[in-house]
Amino acid sequence: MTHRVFLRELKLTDFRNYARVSLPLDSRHVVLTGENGAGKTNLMEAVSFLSPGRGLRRAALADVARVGAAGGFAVFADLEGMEGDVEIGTGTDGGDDALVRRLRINGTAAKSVDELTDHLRVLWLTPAMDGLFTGPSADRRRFLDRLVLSLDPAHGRRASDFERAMRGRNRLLAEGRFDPAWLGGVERQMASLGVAMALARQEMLGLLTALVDAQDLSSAFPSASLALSGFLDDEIAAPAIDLEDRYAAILAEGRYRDAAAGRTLEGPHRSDLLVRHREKNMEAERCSTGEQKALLVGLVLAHARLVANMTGHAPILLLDEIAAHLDEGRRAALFDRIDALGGQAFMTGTDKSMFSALGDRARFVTVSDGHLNV
Ligand SMILES: Nc1ncnc2c1ncn2[C@@H]1O[C@H](COP(=O)(O)OP(=O)(O)OP(=O)(O)O)[C@@H](O)[C@H]1O
Repeated sequence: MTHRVFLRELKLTDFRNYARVSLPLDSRHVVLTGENGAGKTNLMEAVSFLSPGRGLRRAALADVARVGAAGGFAVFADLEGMEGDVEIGTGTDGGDDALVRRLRINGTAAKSVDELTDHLRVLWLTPAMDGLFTGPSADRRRFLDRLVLSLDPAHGRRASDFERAMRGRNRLLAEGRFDPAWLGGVERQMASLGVAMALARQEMLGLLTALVDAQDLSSAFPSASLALSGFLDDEIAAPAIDLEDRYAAILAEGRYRDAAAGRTLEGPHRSDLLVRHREKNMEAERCSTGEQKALLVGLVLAHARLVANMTGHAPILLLDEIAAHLDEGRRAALFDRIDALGGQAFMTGTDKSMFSALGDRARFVTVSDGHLNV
């Protein structure tokens, strides 16, 4: 590990319920406390905009600008990044450009939001993810894809290209255009992209599993066994070219069935992430609420460790309402684990005493109605 990546200053303009605030920081963790609706999650969301994508709320950009503000919003951060000092500014302009996210790195317009990953990685865990194991498989796919994306920025492009090709195939089938040459071409494209997606997901699970294997299993956070199901399950270890042929054949055989269903029934868009509580040998969805939370925290921490190992720098962690479901022992264990990671973590809660075990390892900030009290 070369040096700690941390935010030195964060400035927000017309971001959610903040008109204009500036938060000076140092390399310590940051604990944000305040009443419900004060703006704690909003501040974390602002930090999440220092990574590619739609941030931790997956919000539409138009919803982010402060209600009543004339223009767009801005998030500005001065940080000790992976390549040293860097200034990042992102946000939207008002009017017709309210839906375009702008990004400047050291004052120069960036070509792509992916450039952010040269400077920092941001990972988060929010209460919206609490139902991950019991909710729809689409949420687990998105979760897994986000893990993949954090180490392999090309994964996003693969997934969107696959979606586009699949929509093309669905359209051809809906219009009854069973021209084998045309359909075959689209299906070949889907096969190559779809198999690449499945292999990237599989690789991420392999890396995480190796990490979990190497960890202390007596830790406060249970280890998970992870598996993918629903797409090329038994065949996935075969060479990629064979998998592509197999998937292309599945698609060709399924044309009439898929035309009747109105969608493509087999593919990486149908796979699911299966999570089991290792020690209990039980499906995560059958575990208690607290156990599920602990499993999820364990997964996010393992992922953070993986990112730290692969990039040489610990990611910035955003842990929203993290203390809520954890008992005192687990909270203390969590603080020790994030310390051991060696990065900066932002944590929120309504009750400051939940974080007292952090002592002077953290900077405590009180949030009240869009104002910050450091
Ligand atoms: N675009 C916006 N403009 C102005 N205010 C907004 C905007 N979007 C959200 N808000 C306000 O921000 C507040 C919510 O802030 P936030 O979610 O950060 O609260 P919190 O401190 O995390 O609260 P809780 O403890 O309830 O989770 C709400 O009062 C909401 O109405």
